[in-house]
Amino acid sequence: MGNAESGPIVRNADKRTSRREHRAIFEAAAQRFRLAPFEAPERFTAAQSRGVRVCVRKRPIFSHELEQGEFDAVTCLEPGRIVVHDARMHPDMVKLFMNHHDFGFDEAFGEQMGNFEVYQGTARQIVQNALEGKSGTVMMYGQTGSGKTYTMRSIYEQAADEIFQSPRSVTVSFIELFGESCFDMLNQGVPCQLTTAQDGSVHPFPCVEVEVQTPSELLALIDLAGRLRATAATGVHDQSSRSHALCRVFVDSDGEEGSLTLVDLAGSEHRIDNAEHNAERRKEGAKINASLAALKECIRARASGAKFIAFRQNRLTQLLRGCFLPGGHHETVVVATVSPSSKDTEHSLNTLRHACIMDGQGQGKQEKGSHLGGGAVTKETLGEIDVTKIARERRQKQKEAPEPTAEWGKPPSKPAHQSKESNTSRRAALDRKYVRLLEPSVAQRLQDAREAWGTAKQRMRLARPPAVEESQEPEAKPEPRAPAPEPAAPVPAPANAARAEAREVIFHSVFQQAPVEPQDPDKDRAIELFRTFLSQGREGQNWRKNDLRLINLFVVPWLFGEARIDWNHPVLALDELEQLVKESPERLKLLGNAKPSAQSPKPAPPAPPAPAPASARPPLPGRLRSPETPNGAGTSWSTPSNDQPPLRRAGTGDVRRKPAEESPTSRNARSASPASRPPASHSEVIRARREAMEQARQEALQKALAKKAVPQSREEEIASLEAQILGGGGSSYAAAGLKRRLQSLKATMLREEKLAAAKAAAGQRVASPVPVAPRPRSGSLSRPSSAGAG
Ligand SMILES: Nc1ncnc2c1ncn2[C@@H]1O[C@H](COP(=O)(O)OP(=O)(O)OP(=O)(O)O)[C@@H](O)[C@H]1O
Repeated sequence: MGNAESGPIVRNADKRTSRREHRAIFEAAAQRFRLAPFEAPERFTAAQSRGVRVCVRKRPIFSHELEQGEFDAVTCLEPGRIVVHDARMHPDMVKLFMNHHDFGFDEAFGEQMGNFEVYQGTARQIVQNALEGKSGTVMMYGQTGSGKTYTMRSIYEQAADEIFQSPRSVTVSFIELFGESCFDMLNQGVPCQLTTAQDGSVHPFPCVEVEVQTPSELLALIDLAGRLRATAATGVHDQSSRSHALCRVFVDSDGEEGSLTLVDLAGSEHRIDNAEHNAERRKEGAKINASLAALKECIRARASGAKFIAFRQNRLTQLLRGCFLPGGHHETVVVATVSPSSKDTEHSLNTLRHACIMDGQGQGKQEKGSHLGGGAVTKETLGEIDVTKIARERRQKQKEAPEPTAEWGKPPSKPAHQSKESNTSRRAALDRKYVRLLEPSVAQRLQDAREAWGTAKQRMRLARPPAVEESQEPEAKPEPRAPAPEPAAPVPAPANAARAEAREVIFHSVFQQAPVEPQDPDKDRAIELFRTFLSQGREGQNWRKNDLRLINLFVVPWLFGEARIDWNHPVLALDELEQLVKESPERLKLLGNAKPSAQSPKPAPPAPPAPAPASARPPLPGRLRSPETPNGAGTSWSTPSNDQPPLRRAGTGDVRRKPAEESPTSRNARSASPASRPPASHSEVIRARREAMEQARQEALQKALAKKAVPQSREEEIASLEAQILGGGGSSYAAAGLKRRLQSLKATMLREEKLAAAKAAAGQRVASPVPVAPRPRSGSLSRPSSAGAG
């Protein structure tokens, strides 16, 4: 294969090189097509029922790409037609031809189309739906460097303007998915957990969600989060997004919550582009591609009307579950971005083929071979090149070229992008820098949200009833592919009030005092697990994260109010649970009222004991508590109203003020004296957890070391090893290990003996460090022949 870089004409050049070498011929063919396009192949028409709108956008070709010898290999023709001109050379390296790949989508935006047109044709409908209390998703998909972030940025701006055309209650959260981890970008990029709600949807919880009042506030927070996003220099461009960014905007409209999810996916990668990447970048790339594959598969399954959609296989698909639900309650638009550069032809084809799959246009595989199919291909032959002439020119060029200077001995220079560092390690500093630039009122709201342990709205979402209720109330849905209607004033639907009421009931049952909803198997299971814990202790069973998560979600809030256990770390969680039970045994009486659904068939839940007024409750055990108000009353954990003071995590306060006397390792000390406990921010709690884990690790290590340090002389060890070898038993591997250890001990002894003898011979009196006892000789193990020298 030839070199992909430009240089003298070579035989057996790769595709990219031959495209550059014969650029004039290929470019002329593409130009001819633009002037007189072939007739469009039969378009895919059954678009109405698929529920996913797929649009494409081509970015302009950059001048540096033209200077490098590339040409524009993509043509957008309305309506929704996009053609990729794949310039090829026959294997005989003489004949040239061009495959014109013709694709049809809902919209195809060429380079001449501005951000306004793109917004109108893609996101506007979804934004309108959100304003009417529905939910929708816009996602950017495509090769790295093809314009996803550029397009998404313009959508943020235009959506912000549209949302605030009339005054509304709007909140925003911004998370990043990096591999399998989720990070809260409005909270310095700290990790956050994903929690499954009652209706099966998955939400980050607790997660910073900030109220915004103007478009500029919304954009400022999105900007802050975007700056912290994991970017790295790649082979394609310097600030490539290495993570998926999910911006969620929640809009209140007449008691119904609409949501708008804007997803800027990480760029898909090609082997050629990551050829110079280090191991870390390649691993990132593999994870990115895996999550994109999972996403495509789910969208394809939805588009093809599959009954089962495997959305649990990846964090990304879990978070975007709404997009795959049948029934059209959640509208989704995918914008596939493509680069026009001839060097990216394979990438662009790949993106468009995958977009076809997402659009439900067939199953993807070509009839012959394992490559993805999609699009209609028209082959155009472009004649033959004059090999003799080219060879002559090449020789001439080589003659004229200056002698290459000797570069021997110099290490090959590192690709520029490898020396650039990822920004993930600098997040806290970046956050401090950019928070300072925010308006004081927004900064204050952000700070308050960071100190709260989730919001009442987030708890409401987690307690949202399953979709059965929705299916009983079929709503008139707009046609998925209909042009964007004029914004209509939202009419409060009578169903909304009923739904809100149902949510309220469930919210109280989960987060306030009611013991269980009899029909919920999760709650039953949580209570059952907790009973096992009480009766058999931590050894009662092998505790899995999910068991502890259920206890954390259903039992702990009910019995212990504001306390939470760290279910992500089972050992810590069990410690915390033990502590909670030990400190408040009287609260376990409430458990007597809870009956599993099998025993209490109908929703006549036993009247839960009225919760004691917050001020009368005993102080909460555990490290997570509500902050004490000056008069001693704790803030209610489960207050759903927004008028209430923000819900706070245990002992949270102003994170910027870290009291000097606080010891970071004082988790236990804190729980021992809650009143004197200083405020702790989210990051401090995480740090304290890490320290507790580290301490536990150290203790375990000390224990293990103490066990190992059994005093045993070398002779005793040799005797014991010989006895074990003679005794047989154990595997052959174990026996080989014993023999090796025995040989090494004997060899050491021999060395020491020789040394002592040599010193004695030299007339020195050397006290042997280890008293040398007569060595027991084993019949089975012969000594090395040199042993006789001792
Ligand atoms: N339609 C467009 N018009 C003008 N410039 C564009 C357009 N699309 C993208 N660009 C420019 O191309 C470059 C790469 O775009 P962008 O960062 O949006 O790519 P990306 O697909 O998000 O890449 P990655 O996935 O690696 O983050 C940027 O400099 C951007 O300004």
